[in-house]
Amino acid sequence: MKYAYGRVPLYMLQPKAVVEIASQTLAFASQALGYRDPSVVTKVEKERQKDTESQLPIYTLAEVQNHDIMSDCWIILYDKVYDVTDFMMEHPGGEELLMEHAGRDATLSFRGVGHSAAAIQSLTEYLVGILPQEERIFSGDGPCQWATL
Ligand code: HEM
Repeated sequence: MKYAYGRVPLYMLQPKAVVEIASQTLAFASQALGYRDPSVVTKVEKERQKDTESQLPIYTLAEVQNHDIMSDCWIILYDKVYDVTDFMMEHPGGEELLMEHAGRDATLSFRGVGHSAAAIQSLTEYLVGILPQEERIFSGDGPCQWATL
């Protein structure tokens, strides 16, 4: 970010310059806090490809990685993408465990804990998408099948 008025005291600036500084600061802060312009998201979402079989929106591993903070947390389980942001504080295993896997694949940990059938069923509430075919490892022809886990 460029501070054009960096060395000039605030009281000496024209109101226009003060407004410019304020808007620069606001833009920087919102970027740092991970705010994304909803109109941009909507446009991208409209163009997003859907999986032909499940009709779920396709998200790549790289895209899921962007959702790795408490207020925007996605995890991957069995090649599907889950937005667990709203579930974070309700998770019986604690929010730290979900945050440890934020933006990443949590399948082995999820399975290792031995979640109940009810927990597995509740996943559908948080489902937002699926990995592209070439990044899937559990479904289809991927190297890991349920039976080998
Ligand atoms: C969307 C994903 C998840 C959902 C919906 C979920 C749901 C649940 C539910 C309902 C329970 C209560 C016990 C049961 O019914 O099995 C539970 C417990 C637990 N979960 Fe998860 N979980 C998720 C992800 C994870 C992940 C990624 C981990 C990582 C290790 C994890 C670790 C645990 C642990 C350790 C417990 C046991 C807590 C205890 O009994 O004290 N969970 N989870």
